[in-house]
Amino acid sequence: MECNHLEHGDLLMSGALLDSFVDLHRSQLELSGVPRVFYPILFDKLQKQIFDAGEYFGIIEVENDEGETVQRKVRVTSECNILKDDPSMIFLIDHAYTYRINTIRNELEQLSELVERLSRLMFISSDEENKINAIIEHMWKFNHTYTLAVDGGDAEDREPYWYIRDEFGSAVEHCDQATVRMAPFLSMIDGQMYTLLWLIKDIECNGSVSVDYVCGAQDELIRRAKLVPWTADDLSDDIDYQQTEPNEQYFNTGRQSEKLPSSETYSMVDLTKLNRTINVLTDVELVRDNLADKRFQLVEDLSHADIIFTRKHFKDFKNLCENTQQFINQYPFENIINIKDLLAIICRRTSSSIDKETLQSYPLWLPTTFNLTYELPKFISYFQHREKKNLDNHWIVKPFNLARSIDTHVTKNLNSIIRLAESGPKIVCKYIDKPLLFHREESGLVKFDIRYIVLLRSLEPLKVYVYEKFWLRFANKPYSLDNNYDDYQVHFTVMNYRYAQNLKKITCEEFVPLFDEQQQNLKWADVQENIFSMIHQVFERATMRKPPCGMLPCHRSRAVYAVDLMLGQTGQPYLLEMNFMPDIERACSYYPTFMDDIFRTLFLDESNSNVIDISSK
Ligand SMILES: Nc1ncnc2c1ncn2[C@@H]1O[C@H](COP(=O)(O)OP(=O)(O)OP(=O)(O)O)[C@@H](O)[C@H]1O
Repeated sequence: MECNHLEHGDLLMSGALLDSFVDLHRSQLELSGVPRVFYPILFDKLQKQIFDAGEYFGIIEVENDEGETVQRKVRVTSECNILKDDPSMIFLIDHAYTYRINTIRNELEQLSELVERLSRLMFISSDEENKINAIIEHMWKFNHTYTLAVDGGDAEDREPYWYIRDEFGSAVEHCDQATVRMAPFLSMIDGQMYTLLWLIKDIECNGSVSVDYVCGAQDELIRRAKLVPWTADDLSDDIDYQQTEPNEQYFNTGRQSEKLPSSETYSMVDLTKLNRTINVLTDVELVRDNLADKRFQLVEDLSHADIIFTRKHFKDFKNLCENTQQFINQYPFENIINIKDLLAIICRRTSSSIDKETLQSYPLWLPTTFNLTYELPKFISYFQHREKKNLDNHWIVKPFNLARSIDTHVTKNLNSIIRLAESGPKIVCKYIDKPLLFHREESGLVKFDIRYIVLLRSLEPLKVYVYEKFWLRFANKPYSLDNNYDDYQVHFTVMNYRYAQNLKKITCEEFVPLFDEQQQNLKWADVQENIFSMIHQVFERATMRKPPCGMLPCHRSRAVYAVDLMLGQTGQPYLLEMNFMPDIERACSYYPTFMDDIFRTLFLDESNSNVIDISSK
């Protein structure tokens, strides 16, 4: 029998229309690797909304002994072989559901028909008590992700979308030697997302339609790790979870390198000996408005500046040190403390191994952290070892360098951790499952985090100070691990962007007596000592290796960082992150001398009662 696959391809469309379709979608088509031969039919099918996969393929259902469907597969049902060179062998697949991780529960609670559909699609048995929980657990075997590139707009717009293909698309099984490829596609014709499926091999009648679920992963071990959501493979015997420090190249990846002075012989400058007012050039409004000490004055011209205090990342330390007498509010290679994955690496220096018996990692103050791009097999092995020892396995998955808790998720589902890495580079940190809680009058015992402003005057010798006043951020709802992990107001303490109406504001002066009263076995003064010792250790470790693996002790650098931390039930501090150019608006409004205190400490080396020297902690 002769098969005519070109029946949609009357191809009478004007070449010009096709050209503009291809122009509009070129980057998507090329990035997904859709062969050109399919472009005309794809255009035709999108325009006419032709969903004709059913003419060539059929779904077969696999049942268990109880007659329940436990798997679906797709087979070729047309009477003749279908050929990869046939230009019509590209198909549109609809999406059953598109969502963001943090809104899925609320949405499903409103959409009972969708819950039923997804339950059938994911083989969730009819007697499963809470179908929404089951969907949220099982969806990691079915969902896929994309992020829309947005210019401007809110940072929250960068939160990725996840979607579940329709019954047909979801039934295509995995195979290392796949016969088709699939990719998401945003059609500009109607603004809709589709999945495209196209042949990469000829398939005979009854042949299997299969796709590589981890397409793009070449390395055998990485493939094995990424396939765990579907294979439930145990890596714990084969993969050593001990972490080793990556090489220099890792530290250089994805960063613009700074230009450094060629030797340390550039001139030292002492601003206290200038015998004139010190000129400050700044693009930071708060510095302009709050620097009141008359020994400093603002200037607009770079050539007149003694101090450059800028929000922008500064790169040319060579010129600064060799050709000027100026200071800058940044250190070369400070990205190693400001980017979350690098911070974890440098903090592990001197205490790199995980105890085999207890699985405790060191230093104690760093939540165990793995990079999900480079250390996925190690992480899976570690997770599985913890599981076997019945140790707590709650984790928090975070993007390396987005703030405001965007695309950050708390989970104990290994599959979700593995798959979350697909929506952008991420680390996974051990979730502090037993945090110290604060009694918030109107809500009960809530989680909180603490922010200290750290002033780094010099790395060699280490001269580091902490602003005596610190800042607190509280969760809105009482803490519980039985709660849904997607309840932001329970597990997160960053409330000034979302749910801000409940924001708890309390100064450190009010907090300390309340802390001592609430924590019978702890004293704030002792806890604070441990925090200072932790901060001190971070800087020690940050200079143990030379750039690009360490910060450079530049004499013309001074810096202000914000250290975010939490406390465990025992009072143990845990480092969360260190920010460059932190938001100091609250500091300036609560403490009018804040900006002067900072400038005096950093640039005049004056001791100051609002600033604590932790150089020798
Ligand atoms: N290991 C952890 N255990 C428990 N909770 C955590 C952990 N890490 C982060 N969190 C919670 O998530 C919040 C955000 O984490 P983190 O500060 O690392 O991310 P961010 O998005 O960079 O936030 P920020 O707005 O502070 O820049 C913390 O304030 C804390 O409430």
